[in-house]
Amino acid sequence: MFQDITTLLLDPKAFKDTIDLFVERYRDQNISVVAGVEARGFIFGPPIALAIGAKFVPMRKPKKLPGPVISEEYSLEYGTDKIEMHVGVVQAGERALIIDDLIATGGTLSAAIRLLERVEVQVVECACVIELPELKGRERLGDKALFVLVNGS
Ligand SMILES: O=P(O)(O)OC[C@H]1O[C@H](OP(=O)(O)OP(=O)(O)O)[C@H](O)[C@@H]1O
Ligand SMILES: Nc1ncnc2[nH]cnc12
Repeated sequence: MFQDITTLLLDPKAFKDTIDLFVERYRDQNISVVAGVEARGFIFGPPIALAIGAKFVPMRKPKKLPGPVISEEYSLEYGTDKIEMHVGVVQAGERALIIDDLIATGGTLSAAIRLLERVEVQVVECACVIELPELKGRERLGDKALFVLVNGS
């Protein structure tokens, strides 16, 4: 079944409660970067970043960002895709949270981890609203922890 977070956004209390759960978890962890994965990581990431006093860094699909980028490829069920991040927006040694709406196979989040680690940013954790555990996506995240709110099985 396709898991859709847009209904959550129609309920301001549920949406706020969702953001607050992430904010409570990450507010005192010295995180200076919230990296959001296009497209739906752009919905959850900015309010979390503002609340914890971190910058928001978009991780975009290819050829969307205007400046110089670094990119990482990841595998899909059929073929591959890429995500990109602007060069110079994060510094070595910064601590980052990666946020997306959903983890399925884990390919997208694993590419996001690689992008940040290539520039020596420490990925504290990945966070999603929904996990599809039967796809075992968290096994592709190596030693990185994954925090999720909902089992989407
Ligand atoms: O764990 P994975 O198997 O990598 O899948 C998860 C990703 O797939 C969906 O995005 P999608 O690729 O459909 O892109 P979109 O949000 O731009 O439509 C979802 O929002 C995650 O970003
Ligand atoms: N929103 C979604 N629901 C179910 N499977 C997915 N795989 C990637 N995105 C998905």
